[in-house]
Formats: sequence, structure tokens, C-alpha cells
Amino acid sequence: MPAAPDTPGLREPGGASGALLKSLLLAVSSEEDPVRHVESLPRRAGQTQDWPSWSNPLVVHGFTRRGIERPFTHQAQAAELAHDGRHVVVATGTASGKSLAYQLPVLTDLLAEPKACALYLAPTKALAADQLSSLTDLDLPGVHPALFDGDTSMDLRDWVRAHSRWILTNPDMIHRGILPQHARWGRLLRNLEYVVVDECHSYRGVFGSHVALVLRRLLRICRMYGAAPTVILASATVADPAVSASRLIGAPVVAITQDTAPRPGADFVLWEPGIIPDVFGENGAPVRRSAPSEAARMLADLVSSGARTLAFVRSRHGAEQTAMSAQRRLLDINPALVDRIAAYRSGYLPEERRALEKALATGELLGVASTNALELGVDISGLDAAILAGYPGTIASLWQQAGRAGRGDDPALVVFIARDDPLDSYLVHHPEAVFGKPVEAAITDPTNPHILRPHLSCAASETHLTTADLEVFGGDKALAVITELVADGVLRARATGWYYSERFHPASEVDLRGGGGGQVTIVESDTGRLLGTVDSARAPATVHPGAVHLHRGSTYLVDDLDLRHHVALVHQERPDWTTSARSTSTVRITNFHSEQLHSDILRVGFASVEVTEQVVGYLRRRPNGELIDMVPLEMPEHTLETKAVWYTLDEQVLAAAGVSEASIPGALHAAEHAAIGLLPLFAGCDRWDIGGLSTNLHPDTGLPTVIVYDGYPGGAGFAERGHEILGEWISAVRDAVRGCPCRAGCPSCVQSPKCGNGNNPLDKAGAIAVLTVVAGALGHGIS
Ligand SMILES: Nc1ncnc2c1ncn2[C@@H]1O[C@H](COP(=O)(O)OP(=O)(O)OP(=O)(O)O)[C@@H](O)[C@H]1O
Repeated sequence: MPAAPDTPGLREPGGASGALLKSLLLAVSSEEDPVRHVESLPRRAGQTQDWPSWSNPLVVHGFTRRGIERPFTHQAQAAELAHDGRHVVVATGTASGKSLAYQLPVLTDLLAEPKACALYLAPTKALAADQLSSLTDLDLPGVHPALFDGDTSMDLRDWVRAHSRWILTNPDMIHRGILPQHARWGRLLRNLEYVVVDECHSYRGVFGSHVALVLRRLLRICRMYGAAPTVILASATVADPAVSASRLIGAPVVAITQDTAPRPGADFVLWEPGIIPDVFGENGAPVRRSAPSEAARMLADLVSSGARTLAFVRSRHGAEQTAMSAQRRLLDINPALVDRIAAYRSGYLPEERRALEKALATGELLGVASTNALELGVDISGLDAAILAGYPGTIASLWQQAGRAGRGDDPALVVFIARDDPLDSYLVHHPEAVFGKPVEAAITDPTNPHILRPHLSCAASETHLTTADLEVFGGDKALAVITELVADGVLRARATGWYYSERFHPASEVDLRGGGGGQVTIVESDTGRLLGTVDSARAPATVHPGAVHLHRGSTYLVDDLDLRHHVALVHQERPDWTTSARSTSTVRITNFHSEQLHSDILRVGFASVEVTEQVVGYLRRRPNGELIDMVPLEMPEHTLETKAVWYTLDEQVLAAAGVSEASIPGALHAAEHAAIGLLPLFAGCDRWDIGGLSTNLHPDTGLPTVIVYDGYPGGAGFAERGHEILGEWISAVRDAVRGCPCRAGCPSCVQSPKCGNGNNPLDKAGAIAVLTVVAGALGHGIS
């Protein structure tokens, strides 16, 4: 399985992967030349060392039974640190054996101390189940590993509470199931020696900030019971893992980042689909073939060559469409294989998913188009090829997906197909962003008052808050929220601290995974069948009247969205288009937190803002990306208090850079769109998690201004990260826009899929001038 290489190198692929790549190129015309880069990831030998002297022989025996003779060096180093009681994060590649790094110290301790306990947290139930089977298989006396999640029956819950010494759960269950009734969990909390946080890079943004506060609550309650567990975190390779892990648990963490596991080789291809002749998008922009349709063709061709292939597609809709179009293509080229392709995504019944996993593992299925549901905790590897249809949202996910391919001596083939957007285009033109040192950090903001408030209520109801706790929850920011809670009558201040004044534990009202505003239910009008739910805050953009909604292969059209009753009514139909909502926003800066002047021309800052957003319509496009029309809509406005990064330049500076007064709005607008497109590379967010505004005169700055804000109440840390790495970010934006071959702007550079102003005005040349000035003033001149 490939991982970010130590020594990247470029060569023409040969062997099996070279033959597979050639078969893919046969289907495209010679002038198209979609291969932007091939990175050969060489096979790497592993590095091992002796088992630590303190390792329990039974545990070691369990591992050797699995064929693990010696630990990799990084496993032993992490295990030593944890055994010494240091919080540690292991941030190494996909399948580098992170489990052993924590299982060794934890199990050794559980065997040495008959009462000692451990908690394991996974972001998904599937991953916890996978971990359980790994522990059960080690068959160690008296450990009684057990799952504790929403599916655990009441009887079993009692048993787990009384007997299990290694409980596998998730942050939601700690929040709702354990902390609110901690007295019943006294045995666990008193004896808790270790907390394992697996896949900790997935705790980012709003969800990550919630989890950070759940972990602080957990560690605080443990202290109350006299325990001081060591936290071991496992992470994909990200920028500054020690910093993000420390922020996640609220205590210093040491990072182990040197990956010493062996790797099979892979040829990793960066592929940019060609432009479709005579097809035009918004404002006449050129349109590239879509990544899912390119992936469908590749899936069919690779399966036809006998290669076991997994195609990752971003949306559920895309996964189903990709599997269907691959089957259609196979009907023409190799009909015997049509039934050996399927789609896989969350939302299928567990038994359907298990059956699909098994069929892929045994080779009964040769090709699967999947969402990231197959990314975590599902044990499928050793495939011949992986296709990544579009950037999966983080570099960590990209490697996770790529890691599904690779076995034996022959390098596997991995193809990353760029979608028609700035970030994907940037990646295929800048291989160093994929294969070099990671720039993406796992961002959380546990001091966001909107998130802090419910968790401080929960914490106070678990046991009263004291001044010593302020440090744990963010110092002055926590005090400000507590003061507010006291004023609102939720907490009562006494000499000994702050006490929760209501009767019921507030945890059930706090959804760690929701955007905060509840859910809208999607219902089929004629049958009354419940199809699913969407976040209320996202509903106007995703299930507005006229939106196309896909559910398990069937397409539905939304007839009505009733925000008051939280229901969207749909009917089944097969329209030949997709929809994407357009919204407009206005931004008021309510508090300037920081402000700096760079090179005497550029003012930059971080601020609290109030954003008023409104969905004003939606675009309809044909499956090939061609624009049909824009349908106007009038959805209610909603207001959001959040955080933003901003910069200003005055007219003289812009004029000196060649941006005339008339072109300022188009130049800033284009620069803003491209900046939103690329921030996810640095902040690990999605472009739909952030928004922006540009204007030639903002009332709060009095100058031409560009603002990029977090799309969540109170912020999620993304804009803050943008502010911290503004120079790197804007220079990448400049390079992306400069490098795009289109003439006047396209979806790969300055057009935005959600622009409520119809991507008008946009001035690509002006944007390059603005971005060059901004990056230059921040010390990132063009080399
Ligand atoms: N020291 C070792 N020697 C040989 N094989 C090992 C060693 N350590 C782990 N393995 C094997 O490597 C594989 C991957 O291990 P594991 O699932 O722990 O990796 P991971 O880093 O947690 O993966 P992911 O990136 O999916 O989280 C397993 O099959 C495991 O048995």
C-alpha cells in the first residue's frame, strides 16, 4: 500500500500498473494528454527492533501468532512513551501498524494490573467493531474487550459496565452514555489507565471541537475519581500532529512521525480530464469531463483488464451513477462482467454492506464504486488499482483511499482524477502538494463559545465547575461563557464554584455531529416513506424546491421544503440534470480581533463577523457539466455569527498593480472565489464549510476588501488557520489561477459553484494582479 513517499521520484510506469495505465490511455484521444504527473512510490523495506523489555509475553505471543515477529521502530517508540505515561500521537501512513503501537502498552498494563481499564474511541462504529475483533482474536485472559455503542442492548450495557476492562466506544457515547451517569461508571473511571483516540485526524472542524470538549470533560471526571489516564492517539500523516493532538485533548502530546513500516510500491497518476468540445458552462466557460464519468470509464476498462479496482467517488449520488455507467460501458466491451461491478455507500443495510465487502474481498466482485464509507475500518486491501474521482476532502483521506491498492511485488495503480475546481486542478499541477510534506492540519476550535456553552453546561451537571477547571476549558473564554450561563440562570455561582441549576443532564440536547440547528426529514409524498435527513442549516441549499435528491439509486425531485416543520417533500422522477444552489451573503465585521499591516500596503486581520445568507436560486446542469439554466428561488435569509479572515488593499496600490477602478470588483471577486477553493488544502475543511465576500468598499474597513468566513456559528477554526498561513495560502491561490489555461475564468480557477451572483463580475487577470500583490506583501514573491 502506498504512503506519502520519503524520496519522491518520477518515471514511466512499467509492469502491471504500466499496462493498466496504457489501457486507460487507449480510451482518450492522443491530443488530450490527461496525465499530468506519475509518481513512482518505491517499495520500502521495514525497520524493526526488539520488543520493549516490559512487554507482557502473552501479548507478544498473541502478536507473533499473527505473524508479527518484531515491532516496527515507530511502534516501539510510541509504546515506550505511552508506557512511561506520556500522551503520544502516532502519525504515520496508512496501515503502518498504529494499532500495535497502542495495543502493546495497553494490554501489557491490563494484564499486570487486574483492575486497570482502557477506553478506545473510534469515529465510526465499523472501526470500533474492527478493533474489537482484533482484540478478541488476541484472546487475553480477564480483559473482556467489548463494544459500547448505540446498538448495544440494555443487558449488555450492564455487563460492559460491570466487567469489560477495554471498552470500545465513540465520542457520542462518552458524551451521552457515560459522563451523564458517571457514578454508575465508577469502576471504569477510577481505574482508567489509557484512553486511545483512533483516527484522531478525523476530529476536525465543528465535530472535532465538540470531541475536544468531550475529551476534556472525560479527563476532568477521571481526575475526580483519582485516575490520570495516558492518552494515545493514532493519526494519519498531517501537518503538526503534536499541535492538533494537544489541542484535541487539552494537554501536551509528543508525536511519533517517522514511518518505519514496509511498503509495497505504487504508481500514482495525477490525471486531468480533457475539455469537452463545444460544451459551455456558465458565462461561456470551458467544461472538463466530470471526474465521476471519467472514473466510470476507467472502472469498466480496468475491470475488463481483470484488475480488482475500487473507485472512490465523493457523493452517494456519484457512487451510484459511476457504478451504473461503468456497467453500461461493460455491456458494450465485456458484457460477461457487468454483474461484477457494484456501488457501496453508507445508507445501505449493514447486511448488504457486509455482503458487498465479502464479494469484493473474494474477487466475486471485480469493481466497486464507493463513497468514503469504505475508507475507515473496513478491511479491504490488496486491490490492483484505486481510482480517486476528485479530491476526497483531505490529503489524509486521499492516502487512505490510495492505500486500498497494492499487493505483492508489482506496483499497484492509483489514479487521482481532478474535478473541475481550483483545489483539484492545483493538486494535479503541483505534485509536491500531494507527495511532499503535509500542509494540511487537523483544525479544531474548542474555545468557540457556541460549542463551549453546551459542554460547560454538561460539565457542570457532571460535577460543579471550579476555577481550576477554567484552565482546562479555555481560560478567559470559558469564564466569559460561564458568566453568560450564570446570567441566564443555567449555572449558579457559589463560593466553591459554579453549579448546574437544572434537573436534567443537558447532553441529550447536544448533537456532536449536527450543525447545531436540528435536522430536516426527507419524505416521499405519495408513500409517506422516510428517505433520510439533512442538517437544518444546510437544507435551503440541499433540499430546496426543485433540488434533485438521490437515494439508493433512485432520483427524487424536491416539491416543497417546510422549514417550520422541518420536512422536505419529494417525489420520484428521473430528471436529466443535477442541481446546485446559489446563495448571496452580506458580512458585517462586529469585532476586529487582530490587524497587521504588511509591506506598508496590505492590511490583514482576524475578526468576528455577522453573515446574512440567502439561497437565491439554483443551477441545473447536464451530467456532462453543461449548464441548462439558473432557476431563481427566494429562500428565507438566515444570520450567522462567525469568525473571518480579511485583507484590504487601497485603490492606489491596486492601480499600481494594473487593476483599474472599474475592474476592482471583478478582480477581488475572482480572488475570493479561488481563495475559498484552496483553503481546504490547508485547513482540512470543505469549500462548503466556508464562505466569502468581496467588495470594492466595505463599510467596516472603508477599503476594497476580501473576507473569508467559517460557515458555522462561532467559527470552526478554518478562517483562523487561513489567517495563520495567509502567505502560503494566497501564494498557492495565485499559482493556481496563473497556471489555469482558460482565458477568462472557469470552474478550475475563479468560478465558484455556489456564487449567488452568477459568477459575475469575474476578472481573472485582475485577480492574478491582486493575488500577486497580496502574496508578495506577505513575503511570497514569484520565484
Ligand atoms: N510489526 C509488524 N510486523 C508485521 N506486520 C505488522 C506489524 N505491525 C502491524 N502489522 C500488520 O500491519 C497491518 C496494518 O496494521 P494496522 O491496521 O494496525 O495499521 P494502521 O496504521 O492502524 O492502519 P490505518 O491507517 O488503516 O489506521 C495489519 O495487518 C497488522 O497485522
